[in-house]
Amino acid sequence: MWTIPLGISVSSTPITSSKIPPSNVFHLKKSSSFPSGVSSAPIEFSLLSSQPGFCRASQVVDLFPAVSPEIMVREARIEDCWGVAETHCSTFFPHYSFPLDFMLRINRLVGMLAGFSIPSGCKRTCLVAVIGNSLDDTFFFDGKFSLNRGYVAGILTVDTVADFLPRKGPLRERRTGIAYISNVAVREKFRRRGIAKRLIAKAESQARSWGCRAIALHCDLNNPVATKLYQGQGFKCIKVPEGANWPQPKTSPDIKFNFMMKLLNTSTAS
Ligand SMILES: CC(=O)SCCNC(=O)CCNC(=O)[C@H](O)C(C)(C)COP(=O)(O)OP(=O)(O)OC[C@H]1O[C@@H](n2cnc3c(N)ncnc32)[C@H](O)[C@@H]1OP(=O)(O)O
Repeated sequence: MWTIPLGISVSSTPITSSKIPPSNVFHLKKSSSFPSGVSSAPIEFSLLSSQPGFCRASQVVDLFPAVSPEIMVREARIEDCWGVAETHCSTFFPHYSFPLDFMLRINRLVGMLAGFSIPSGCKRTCLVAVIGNSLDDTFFFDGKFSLNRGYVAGILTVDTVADFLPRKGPLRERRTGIAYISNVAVREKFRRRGIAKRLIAKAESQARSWGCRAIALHCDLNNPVATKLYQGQGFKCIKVPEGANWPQPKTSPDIKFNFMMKLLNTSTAS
């Protein structure tokens, strides 16, 4: 049986990529690993914080940059936890049945709420594609929580932790300037609507805002759909040098990965 490691931390680190004043934001962070086929990476949630009163309209607009009238891609918030767990489990563990599927979701949920610290100076965020979450559907309470009636249809994690990138130098330092994508999943009934493309585009702009010059990922060699998706978005397969011991996502040993990378055009940073 697979186990999913969980961890907890609540930090007051401000969201640097958001236009919300840092004092208005705090983070819940978590870490987890995929049991098979997909790379492991933690998820981070941001939550509107304790400033009294309702959000100003300009803050709301910054928080919810509409990608289309129906589908919005944004950073995950606390109220998205269940939707993220559900999307993750229904995508990567579709054959689990009750009670295992339910326990797995609870496990993921607890993991997300728990959080997990990331190395100092690193960034990580979970992006969600939400359907039916227009401003009309979102109610704010005291500027802290929103009642989000949107439906999480897709997820993606992007970070600068570089756990799965080759270390550099004799001191084996973490690589900087390269963002890493993982945990990409779109619910089955919402596939082929461009959701994954939008999540990737948002991850790229997030990476640029972190000052990254490239973005990388591992993709299962036997996942032609995902490979086509990434190639279509400009990712190239990188040949790992013969004999090199590059880190790989911690999954089943049978799974072979393509390491894929894309250079980011930093002049279009947003
Ligand atoms: C780094 C990682 O996380 S790797 C793990 C990737 N995740 C998975 O494999 C989980 C299971 N699969 C999924 O969740 C989805 O099928 C995803 C994430 C791979 C694709 O999500 P979607 O939202 O359906 O992709 P989207 O609609 O944006 O399609 C983008 C491109 O991917 C390719 N693609 C997507 N689905 C298919 C398909 N069924 N057959 C062939 N090509 C496909 C196409 O090139 C498509 O571009 P096009 O529509 O212009 O032809």
